[in-house]
Amino acid sequence: MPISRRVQGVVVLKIRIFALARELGLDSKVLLGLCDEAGVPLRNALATITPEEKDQIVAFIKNRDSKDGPKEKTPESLTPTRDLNAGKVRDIQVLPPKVSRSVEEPEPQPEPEPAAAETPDAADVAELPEVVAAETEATKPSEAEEVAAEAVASPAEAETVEAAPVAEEESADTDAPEEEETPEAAAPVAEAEAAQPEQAESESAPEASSPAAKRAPEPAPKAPQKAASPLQRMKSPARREMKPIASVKDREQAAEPPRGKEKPSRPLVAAPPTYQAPVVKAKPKKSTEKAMKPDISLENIVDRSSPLADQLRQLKKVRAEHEGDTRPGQAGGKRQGARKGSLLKELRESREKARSEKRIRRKKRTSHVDLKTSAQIEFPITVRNLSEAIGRPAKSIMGYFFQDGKMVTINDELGEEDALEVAMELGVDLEIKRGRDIEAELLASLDHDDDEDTMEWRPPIITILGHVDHGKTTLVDRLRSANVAAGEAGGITQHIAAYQIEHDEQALTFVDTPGHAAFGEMRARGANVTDIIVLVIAADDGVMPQTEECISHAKNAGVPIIVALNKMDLPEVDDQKTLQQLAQHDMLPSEWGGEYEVIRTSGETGLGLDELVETIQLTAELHEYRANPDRRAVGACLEAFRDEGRGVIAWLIVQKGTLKVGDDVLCGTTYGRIRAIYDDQDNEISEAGPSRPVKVAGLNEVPTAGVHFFVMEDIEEARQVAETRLHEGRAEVLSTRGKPRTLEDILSAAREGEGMQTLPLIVKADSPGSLEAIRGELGKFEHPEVQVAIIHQGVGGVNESDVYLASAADAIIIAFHVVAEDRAEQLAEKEGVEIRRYNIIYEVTEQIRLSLEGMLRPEKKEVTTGRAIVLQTFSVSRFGTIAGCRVINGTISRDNRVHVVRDNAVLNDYRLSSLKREKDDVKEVREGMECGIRLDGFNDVKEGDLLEAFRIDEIQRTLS
Ligand SMILES: Nc1nc2c(ncn2[C@@H]2O[C@H](COP(=O)(O)OP(=O)(O)OP(=O)(O)O)[C@@H](O)[C@H]2O)c(=O)[nH]1
Repeated sequence: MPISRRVQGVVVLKIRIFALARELGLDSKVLLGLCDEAGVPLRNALATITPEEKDQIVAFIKNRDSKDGPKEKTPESLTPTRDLNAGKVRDIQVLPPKVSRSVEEPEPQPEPEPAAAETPDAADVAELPEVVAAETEATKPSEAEEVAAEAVASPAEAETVEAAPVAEEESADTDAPEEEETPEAAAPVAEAEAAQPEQAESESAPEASSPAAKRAPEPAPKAPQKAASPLQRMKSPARREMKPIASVKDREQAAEPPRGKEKPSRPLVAAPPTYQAPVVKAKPKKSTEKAMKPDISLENIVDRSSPLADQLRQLKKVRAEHEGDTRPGQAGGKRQGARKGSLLKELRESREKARSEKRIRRKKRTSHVDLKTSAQIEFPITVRNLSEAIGRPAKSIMGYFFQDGKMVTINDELGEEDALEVAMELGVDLEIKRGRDIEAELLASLDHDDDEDTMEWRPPIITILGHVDHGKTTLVDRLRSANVAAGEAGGITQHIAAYQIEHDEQALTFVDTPGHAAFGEMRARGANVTDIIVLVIAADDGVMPQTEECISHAKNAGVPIIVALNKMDLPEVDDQKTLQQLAQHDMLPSEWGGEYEVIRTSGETGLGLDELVETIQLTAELHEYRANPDRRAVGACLEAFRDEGRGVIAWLIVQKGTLKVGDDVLCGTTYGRIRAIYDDQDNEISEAGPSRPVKVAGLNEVPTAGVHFFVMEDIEEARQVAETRLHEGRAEVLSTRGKPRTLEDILSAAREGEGMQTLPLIVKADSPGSLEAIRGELGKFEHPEVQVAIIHQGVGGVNESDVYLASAADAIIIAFHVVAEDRAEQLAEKEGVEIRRYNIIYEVTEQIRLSLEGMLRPEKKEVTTGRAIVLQTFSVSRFGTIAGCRVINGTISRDNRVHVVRDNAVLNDYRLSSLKREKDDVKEVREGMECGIRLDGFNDVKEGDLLEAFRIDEIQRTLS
């Protein structure tokens, strides 16, 4: 770097030796030596010299070289390209390893060969003094080797040999005469190549063989063709690049050693390589034809209302939007980019939202949830319904039953008890809500007592019972001043009939039955419409078998009985004999001190009828028969038939309320809207109050005699109930609901009952003696809690009356040495009445004894099964306190109860809510094992408490 010094107002540039050495291509030390020889002694390479001194040194070197002989160089060759005296010394140019292509190349190629790009800069090469290169090669073979090694190591650079001749040839053409004047310049190079064959392909030889190029007077105008860009220069390593100027042919020729001082011919320059553009495979043009689409798309196939169709529509919409934004064009491209970004954003947001929802769901699943402790459920109860109602998994319910050896599926129906039990096991207090039970409501309407304020007097309903032809119908005819009996076929009553009479401005309702069986039938069906029974006994016949049955029915009905001792107009009747017979049947006449009024009557003459009516009225007054007329009517169907002109006619008797035309009526399994109402005289009336017998028209079918009728909310409700009954094959639920029929039913009911329990029996035997023997044996059973009640006994087979009576009285029938009539047997099966047949009295008494013992409530006794000590307690918020125990003796079962013993005092006893081993529910834990026990209703269990498990055994008692 030149520095300046001001001398006498003139700026004198100082030149440093190392800069001059670099400029001359000499080593600084060599130059120092030369400086000494030239008379300019210097200390070191940092020393400076003046331009004059420089000129002196350069002149010395020139003269010295001239003296050396053929290697003398022209002063021009040592002259810097710029005037050093101008005060500015140019740095030695450092060639970049790679040079950009000339702008004058024929055609810019898309991807030029790397070798072409490595073409050395001709201008830089031209600026290099040839002598410097020669000196360098001659004095520093090691550097030449190094450069050669780099050339070999870098094939790309080596290939510059082929590219360089382009500039060389041009230079050679221009400067050919000068080139011939300096042929010796190639000799050292040739020698160097001969000495080091491996460097033959390096740049050194060609560079040395092209001095003309470097001495070109005006190389600059041509240099730009190969000029490297400033950037490339900056990136270039500070390394001297030797310019290749020989082609392969030159090198081949140069391989032959030069001979003597032959005039060198014009340097052979290889023809420039013909650039061959790389074959670029033509990219297949995109077909402009649209792809074939199927004629039928998924959208056309799927159901438009299906979820899949919705998905497809949304997908189509998104695609349409996307395609709309991806149309060609800059604006479209921007829109596409924006839309793409928007879609990505939406996608990210939707994914984040989905993840968030998933987290929330997971959190909900895993977070603590307060389980239900109470729940309600309606019938039908299935495992699934129960699971949903109590908020417990269905598998827990199924698991509970599985432990009991019962396999249930999720759709299986559970009984009420099972549902309550499993719910309790799972810690839920289950309440079973029953849907509207219309039948129960109807039953309640029959039994319901209306408010006293609404109650009004009503006529008594009197039922006439008695043996056939004892004059019942004649009696009623006489009372109502009609002659019904004359109109009956054969004089025998075929149907129940009801009439109302007026006596002393008071109405009386009489029900005439074709026999006591019909009465029993009505009672068996629950239609207990009778207030007072008039037992008609013909004085000339006295008490007959059917009379006895009527007495049993009458007594069992529990209503007042008035005896009409009829046909007293007949001569030679013995009324005392009849009174005595009555007394024998536990019907002691009032005139004998008993409670039964016996009125002597004659249907033929009217004897005693007033007294009979007065007695009935007096009895009615004593019992105060009342009813609420202002309510929907209920009552009983006494009889029904199909009338040719009026259709279905039902003979009804109103018990409560008022029946009106237009009412919607349910009667057994029939229903209908009341079209017309007729009184007992067949007069059409609009309504009928309590105790009034009427005939009605309007029912859809002929109802069964003896069933109840109800006025319903509407015809639809009546229809539904009627059809339900018909579907379930029952005439009327009310008559049989909850009534025990078999002996087991009776015994079970008796065990659950309170106070004295009675076993009702009907005994039919082959003879009065047998009856007496059986009665005597059964009378021996005496116990403060149970007793036998023979509600009817008789000689002969079991008949329908017996079955009806047994049905009405919840009794069983003992048939001793007799059988049941066919119709009775069928009826018994239909009514569910049990008929037990015996041939030995001992068997009868033994059976009755066992039955009575079965009615006794069993004795209950606690039996201790095991004990467990509480080792530790755990409090769980959901369940309460769990006692960690060890069974110290016996076993503890899941169905045990336990006494909690603390400090030798029994606190109380509790059932087990759960019994677990580890985490598993178990049915039993044996001695020495540890378990977890949770007590139902007791959370105050403490460490050290003793849990004494026990079961309750029931011990059957005996009459003795
Ligand atoms: N002498 C006399 N005969 C009577 C009397 N009452 C009824 N009779 C006659 O007894 C017969 C039977 O009379 P009903 O009134 O049909 O007798 P019932 O009990 O109704 O007969 P069923 O309808 O078959 O149960 C008829 O021939 C009557 O004339 C009476 O008080 N005195």
